[in-house]
Amino acid sequence: MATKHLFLLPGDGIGPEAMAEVKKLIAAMNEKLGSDFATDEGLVGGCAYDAHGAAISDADMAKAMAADAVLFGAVGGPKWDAVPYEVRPEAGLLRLRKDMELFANLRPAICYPALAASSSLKQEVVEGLDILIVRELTGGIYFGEPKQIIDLGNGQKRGIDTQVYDTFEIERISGVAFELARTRKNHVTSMEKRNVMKSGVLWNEVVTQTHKARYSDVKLDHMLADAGGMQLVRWPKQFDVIVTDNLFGDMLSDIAAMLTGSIGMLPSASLGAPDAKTKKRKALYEPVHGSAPDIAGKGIANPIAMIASFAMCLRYSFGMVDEADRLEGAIAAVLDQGLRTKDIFSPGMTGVGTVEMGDAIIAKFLG
Ligand SMILES: NC(=O)C1=CN([C@@H]2O[C@H](COP(=O)(O)OP(=O)(O)OC[C@H]3O[C@@H](n4cnc5c(N)ncnc54)[C@H](O)[C@@H]3O)[C@@H](O)[C@H]2O)C=CC1
Ligand SMILES: CC(C)CC(=O)C(=O)O
Ligand SMILES: [Mg+2]
Repeated sequence: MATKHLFLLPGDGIGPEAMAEVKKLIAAMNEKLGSDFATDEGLVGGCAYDAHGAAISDADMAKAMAADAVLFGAVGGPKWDAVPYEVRPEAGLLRLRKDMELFANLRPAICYPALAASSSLKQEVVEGLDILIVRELTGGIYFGEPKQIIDLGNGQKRGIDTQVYDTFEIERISGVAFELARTRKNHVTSMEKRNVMKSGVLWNEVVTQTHKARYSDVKLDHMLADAGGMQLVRWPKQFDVIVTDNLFGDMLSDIAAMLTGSIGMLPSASLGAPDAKTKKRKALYEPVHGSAPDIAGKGIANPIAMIASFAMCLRYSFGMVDEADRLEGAIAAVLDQGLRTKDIFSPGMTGVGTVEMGDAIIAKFLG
């Protein structure tokens, strides 16, 4: 069995607290299940800026490129509010996504049965929810040029970001969405704003063509992204797979987080294209949440998004489907037992901290 090389980037705020639970899990899998994970660890975000003056060093970037998979915690925080824009903590994550060409960001929003009553939405709206947001991750307004603030010389400034999408980018992300839909309920909803954006017109055209050419067996709907946000909170169970651009995907997945009870529940996988020879994909797994400065250091962060991101790593990078299923099952079982971190707590449940939640999931997973 070949050693599986994981590169860990815990980052800032609650990132290291959540990652500590995954580190325990990896050690337990090596010790108790005979898994062969080798881990190395680097700095990203504000902590990397403090150490090297950059949001990720070239050496750590090279390690991320060489690893079988990267596990990422979270970056950012008020401590770095004043650092230059180019080296702000978030730039480290954006560089990882761009340089590793991780164009496909899979963000599943699943409402565990035990949490159906904890959502801010009515129980019947979220009960049994299982949707997947497929977000384009290396294009759009996050990366388009020009991106600048210019001085207009009349006491005014102009801030510019540019939304850019080429045909191949829309084609490949919609292909991922259609392929995944075939393994689920066979239904894709594409979201853009073709009523006001040229890139939205192209997005709609290319998704339609890709569907017609290769995926006509999959049901396809189109929805304007603002209406999509509304429908996500009105009746989210109408969706199966949502495919959308970088910015809309970022916002819609934060909205979807609340359908599951908390943003502390949402994992994600960021995948590249399969290598032509080895068929291996570059991959990074990270929770959808940020560094949560308001609760960092208190031991109360929910580690489930990070642990579930590792389950996605087992599934997508290593084909360890059985282990991934069992880990997700362990999360559900611990929630069924009534264990709750503060973000998902409700009366009558057992309040626990980050470490207790991690320990309980690991114990359940190991059986
Ligand atoms: N992937 C990443 O590293 C991301 C980083 N950020 C950065 O994180 C920093 C904070 O951003 P915010 O907008 O506050 O978003 P956030 O996701 O960090 O926090 C939003 C709210 O959710 C809560 N929360 C988040 N994760 C939680 C968890 N695991 N358990 C319990 N509660 C949790 C926080 O306490 C906060 O009240 C910023 O610097 C931002 O740029 C934001 C999003 C993603
Ligand atoms: C670069 C990140 C901080 C942007 C974000 O919020 C996300 O990707 O979820
Ligand atoms: Mg976000």
